[in-house]
Amino acid sequence: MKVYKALTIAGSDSGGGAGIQADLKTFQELGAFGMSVVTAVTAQNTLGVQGVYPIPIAGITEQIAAIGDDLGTDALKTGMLFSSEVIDAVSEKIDHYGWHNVVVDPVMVAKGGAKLLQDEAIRALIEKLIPLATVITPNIPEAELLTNRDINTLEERKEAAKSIYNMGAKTVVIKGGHGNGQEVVDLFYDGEVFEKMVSPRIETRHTHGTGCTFSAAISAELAKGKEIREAVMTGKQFIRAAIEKQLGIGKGHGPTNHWAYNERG
Ligand SMILES: Nc1ncnc2c1ncn2[C@@H]1O[C@H](COP(=O)(O)OP(=O)(O)OP(=O)(O)O)[C@@H](O)[C@H]1O
Ligand SMILES: Cc1ncc(CO)c(N)n1
Repeated sequence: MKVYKALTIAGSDSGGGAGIQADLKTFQELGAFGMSVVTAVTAQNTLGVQGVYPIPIAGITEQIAAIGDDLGTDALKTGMLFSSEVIDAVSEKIDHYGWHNVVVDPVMVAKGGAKLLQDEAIRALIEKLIPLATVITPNIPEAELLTNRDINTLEERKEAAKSIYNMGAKTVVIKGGHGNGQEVVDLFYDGEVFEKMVSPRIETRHTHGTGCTFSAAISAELAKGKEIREAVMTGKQFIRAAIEKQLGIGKGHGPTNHWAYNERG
């Protein structure tokens, strides 16, 4: 049996809906062997983030080396990286091991407003990590911070996608979960064509970890050798099912349902 390996370099969410926990559940459901590098531990649940405890840089680089020197990986995603020092170290290691199929989810702020990336780290993201990205998946506020401009119209979103593409990412997907209207539009751009990936907006407050799950699904598909566009389409189907059949747990913004895509829950 061919084993497809996928790695997540991200923060831990004790509540299990986002971060490392969401990524590993998604990898498992999509048939990839999941591995993880924890960059920070968060005390977090459906009500918000109560604490952030960054892992020292050596602890992060040793975890990456443990994987790079032994198992290797077919794809990886990055999530919460927290500081420019972590971004520098992670980018250097990705380069060192020559890892391909890199999905960058430029996590900046949790839905409740807690900071998951320090302001000054945006520069490191642009200079070090984005040039290594096969796919980058900013939401609209993240795309605004990366490009330093407001995004209100589709035209402005296209301009932002071009500008992020010009920072060195091979493919840009600007997610539309934060918009409003009947439809959710994710804008896909590969340097040649723009494609609007449209799905009905599901009315729910249970959207904790949607971005993590979406980028993890793309990574699992890339690990299995799927083309980028196809991987993104599957990511969208995976997150749609997970939101539609949300679990209804927790007192606040609940997690999505990682079993739903395979119709197991
Ligand atoms: N209400 C919704 N209905 C349908 N699809 C949604 C909804 N909200 C988000 N999505 C989809 O989920 C994916 C993630 O988008 P979103 O913009 O929510 O990411 P995010 O803000 O990075 O998430 P988070 O930071 O909470 O993990 C996208 O593919 C988006 O289309
Ligand atoms: C650990 C972690 N990573 C990412 C997000 C963004 O949803 C979150 N809330 N927590």
